[in-house]
Amino acid sequence: MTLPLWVIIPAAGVGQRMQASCPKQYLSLAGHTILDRTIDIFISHPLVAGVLVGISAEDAYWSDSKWCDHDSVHCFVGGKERSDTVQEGLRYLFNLTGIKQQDVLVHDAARPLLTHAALERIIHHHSEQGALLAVPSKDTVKRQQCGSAIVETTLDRNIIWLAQTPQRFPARALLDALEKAQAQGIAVTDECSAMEFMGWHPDLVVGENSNIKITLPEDVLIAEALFTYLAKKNLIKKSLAKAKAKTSPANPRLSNLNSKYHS
Ligand SMILES: Nc1ccn([C@@H]2O[C@H](COP(=O)(O)OP(=O)(O)OP(=O)(O)O)[C@@H](O)[C@H]2O)c(=O)n1
Ligand SMILES: C[C@](O)(CO)[C@H](O)COP(=O)(O)O
Repeated sequence: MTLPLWVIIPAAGVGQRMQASCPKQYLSLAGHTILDRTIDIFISHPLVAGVLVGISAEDAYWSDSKWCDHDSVHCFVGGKERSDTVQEGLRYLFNLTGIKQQDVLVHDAARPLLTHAALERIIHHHSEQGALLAVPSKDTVKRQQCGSAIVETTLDRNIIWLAQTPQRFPARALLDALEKAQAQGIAVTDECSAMEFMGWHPDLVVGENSNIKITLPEDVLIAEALFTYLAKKNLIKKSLAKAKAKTSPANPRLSNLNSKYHS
């Protein structure tokens, strides 16, 4: 049986590589902000218990989000690096629910094109060592010589996967791993790296090439085109779900869960 999962959405980055006038998660994608679209993917899923959104202490945009007053959406202040934001999210979750052993999903705010099918695959994938969406490399991959842009070797692409999110791990073990990696000065750019540091071997669950992380200015154009394609094929929703106020929960399952956690 799959228990409802909490989802942590790190959205506290500044989007330095995007070079926009606001953090990239607040840029528009097909009429809504990237962040609102990302939250929408999870909010009405019956196996999502709630969504925790990590925003920057300097954030000036969250209060305008369609989801800011939603019953099942909680906001917390993130940290300097993505890993700090995820750690804060896990601590917030423990305070809010007391849940520690259960799995959580972590999904970048900057990946608003996650399809329903890919979400289903990770939600229903049970593994003691955790799991992440990833795609096999389409390209020939070179490793450079240390310190110079000269090819050292070509990697065997049959064993190369590109990591995506959502990534799924037991909440307590994930926080331990992130804290330990940080304490030892190991920079981790995803949850899986922290678990690898602890000796875990998470499952690679096949993702989709369309689940891009919007990072560079041209990615916004690519995302618009992908959105049109995915929406036309009904692989992703065109309109956002109706946002309901804090007093009227989105669905009875969530309402029951929330009252259980808060009691
Ligand atoms: N301190 C941080 C840094 C990043 N993120 C989030 O982690 C996700 C993936 O990070 P990335 O794409 O690198 O976003 P930015 O850090 O904003 O981009 P850049 O590295 O170009 O500044 C994004 O949703 C971003 O908002 C976060 O929550 N807290
Ligand atoms: C988690 C991630 O999106 C997996 O591809 C990625 O590692 C985030 O890294 P970034 O350094 O924040 O771009």
